[in-house]
Amino acid sequence: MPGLTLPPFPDNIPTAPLLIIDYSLIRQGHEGEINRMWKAATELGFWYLKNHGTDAEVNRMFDVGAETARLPLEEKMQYEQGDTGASFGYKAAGTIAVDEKGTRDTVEFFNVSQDDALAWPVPIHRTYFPTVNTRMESSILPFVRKSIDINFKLMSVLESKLGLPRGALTARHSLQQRGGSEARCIRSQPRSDPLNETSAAIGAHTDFGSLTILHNRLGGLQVLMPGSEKWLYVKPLPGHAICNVGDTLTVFSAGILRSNLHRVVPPPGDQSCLERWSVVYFTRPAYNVPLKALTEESFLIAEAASKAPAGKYNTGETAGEWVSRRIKYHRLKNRTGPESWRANRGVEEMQS
Ligand SMILES: O=C(O)CCC(=O)C(=O)O
Ligand SMILES: [Fe+2]
Repeated sequence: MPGLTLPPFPDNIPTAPLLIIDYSLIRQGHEGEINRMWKAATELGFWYLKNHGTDAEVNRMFDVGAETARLPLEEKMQYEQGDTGASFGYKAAGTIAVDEKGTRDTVEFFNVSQDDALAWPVPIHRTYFPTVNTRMESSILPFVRKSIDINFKLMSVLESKLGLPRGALTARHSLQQRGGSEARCIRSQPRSDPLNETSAAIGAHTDFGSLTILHNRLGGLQVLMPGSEKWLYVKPLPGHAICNVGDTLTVFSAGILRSNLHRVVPPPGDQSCLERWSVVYFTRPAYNVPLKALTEESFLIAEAASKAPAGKYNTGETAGEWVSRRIKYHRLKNRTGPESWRANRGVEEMQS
């Protein structure tokens, strides 16, 4: 797909009104832009990011994705993530649920751990496909480093707006501690079935970690508009990343930051006959970080927590346990019934 001229996203369907945030202004500490990002992070939880400076790295990641997807399935399966709740490695299509009924997903993806990339060639969590190994230094590591820089910058901005001491969020994502941060390449095969409840390629979910940066070329991503039943497409804009808040920031901030439900359905209009690719970076807290609202470090968060039902934002889990549980109960091999779907849920039930 990279390099191809793509059929346009249809101009006659409603799309989600994501704010466009200029990363170069955020870096300069531009107050107006920081306030716009705060609005996006607290109201919809999704925004476009322009001037992120990672176009070349993202293009190379699309290439790694395509090279890896072309490997024979038997070879890819040697790097499967397994059923214990581990994230890193390969996920074959049809192995996770997209809904409570246990309908199979239709995407394949692989995840490369931030810890493995940064420590390369020493494996911290696991080993990867030859296509990843040969590209680790030239393509994956530069993408990982730039994505970390962006997410840490965005987190430090949010940290300050939340009234947290400097480093309160970023230290919980320390690169020195093991954690679940990862780069992901996703492929969705074209499908002929119409859009309906059961045709999600990736079911409605909130992201498990703190911040996600998403790069895609074709439509298909949809967000559930807050306070409504309406799913709207997020139109991909060339050169713009899509950023979103994940569950762990919602918990740390006692719900001030919004981790919004989203899903992936077949691309709209003429795009539906094409393979769809996404390149994603997930920044997640270190495994050992307790997942609860940071009430002792911010008056704003303490106030938000005091208005919520007692204990709502004290999960009783570490960030590692949270992510692992959610992955484990998404997997159809671990499914016993609708209760497995409920066991894989995150903050979506905590928000209105
Ligand atoms: O492919 C996309 O556009 C979104 C993927 C996504 O939501 C995820 O991997 O968590
Ligand atoms: Fe997601």
